[in-house]
Amino acid sequence: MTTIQKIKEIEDEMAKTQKNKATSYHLGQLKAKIAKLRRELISGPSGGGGGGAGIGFDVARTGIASVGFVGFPSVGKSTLMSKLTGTHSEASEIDFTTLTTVPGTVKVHGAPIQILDLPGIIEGANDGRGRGRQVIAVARTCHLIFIVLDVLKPLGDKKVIESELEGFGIRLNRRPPNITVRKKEKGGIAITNTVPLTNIDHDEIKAILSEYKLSNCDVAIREPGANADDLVDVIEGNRVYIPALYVLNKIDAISIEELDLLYKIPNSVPVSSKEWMNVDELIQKMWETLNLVRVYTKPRGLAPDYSQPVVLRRGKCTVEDFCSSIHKEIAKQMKYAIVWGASAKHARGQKVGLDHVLEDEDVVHISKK
Ligand SMILES: Nc1nc2c(ncn2[C@@H]2O[C@H](COP(=O)(O)OP(=O)(O)OP(=O)(O)O)[C@@H](O)[C@H]2O)c(=O)[nH]1
Ligand SMILES: [K+]
Ligand SMILES: [Mg+2]
Repeated sequence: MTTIQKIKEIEDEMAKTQKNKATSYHLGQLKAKIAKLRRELISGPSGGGGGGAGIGFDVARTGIASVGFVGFPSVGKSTLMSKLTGTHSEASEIDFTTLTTVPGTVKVHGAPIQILDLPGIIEGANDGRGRGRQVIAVARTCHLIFIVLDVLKPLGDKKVIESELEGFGIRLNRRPPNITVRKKEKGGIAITNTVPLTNIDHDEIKAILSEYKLSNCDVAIREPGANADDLVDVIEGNRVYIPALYVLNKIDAISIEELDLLYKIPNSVPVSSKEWMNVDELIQKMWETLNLVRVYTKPRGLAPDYSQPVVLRRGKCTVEDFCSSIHKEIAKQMKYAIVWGASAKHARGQKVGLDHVLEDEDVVHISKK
């Protein structure tokens, strides 16, 4: 039996099993078994080793962040990418027009952002159908995923794409669950929770731990509504948490009334790539979701240079990161920095060191030794 068939068999068994007190141990075991099989798929020969992308599909990363386009064939990914970036990516009414990753760049508020147009995927993509696994492996390495949907059939497609990405260890618009599993030498299993356990019980937790041969460990659950999948995610550990925007394309083909309904999909932006409708809102949402930090340099005795921000990513935006992104020697030469803006304590500027965390639109002067 292939891995896919094994997964299918367990999924069928789970679908037949009613969830209740008597079955929760068994269901926990099955969940963990599926996760272990899926791991084989992710790290398998054409899966590209979890983080990396399939051969021929990854491209050199440029810019401060990359955005990957994922969607069914012919939803308009290449049309959108070409118009956004000015880089030509072949578009046509024929499915699977795009055969590999096509990179382009769009500059937003002075920040170069890499856009990756990808081949279309279909149901079963992460099981190796078509080039799906290579496509999803590239998506795994992006800072933001655009799930591009055709407005004429958005909901069904949305579900399929989400489950393909989920199956490959990608978690969309979520943060890692607040659960810790600490292994120890002896003492058996101790479960503590700071929130009520509404979607998982002790039997299920024990079944999952046993499936992973974790017989001595402390489990602490602090995530409201945590379930078996969350626990499995924490134990597996190779999950990636990526924001996603749902791009509802081809709105030129529907009525205003139909459009009103579509706005109810969270994190969605309706656009027409072909007619360039509402693409500005998409760019703005992209910018907000990427959550980048622009820092302006102020040379001694001169006004800040607002034309060329140094762009950093949230979580990697200390004064030291700022220095390194200009030149690797600068941090060593720095005596102190003066910061103006949201991260500074006072309006007249604050003297700070290398570990100071900067905010969007701060102004920084580096004083050298
Ligand atoms: N009406 C309408 N048609 C569009 C729009 N965007 C793209 N199309 C058309 O949809 C078809 C598919 O566009 P592509 O850009 O090739 O789609 P794709 O998602 O890149 O397709 P694959 O690379 O094959 O996966 C083309 O005929 C486009 O002209 C749009 O906003 N409105
Ligand atoms: K196409
Ligand atoms: Mg295309």
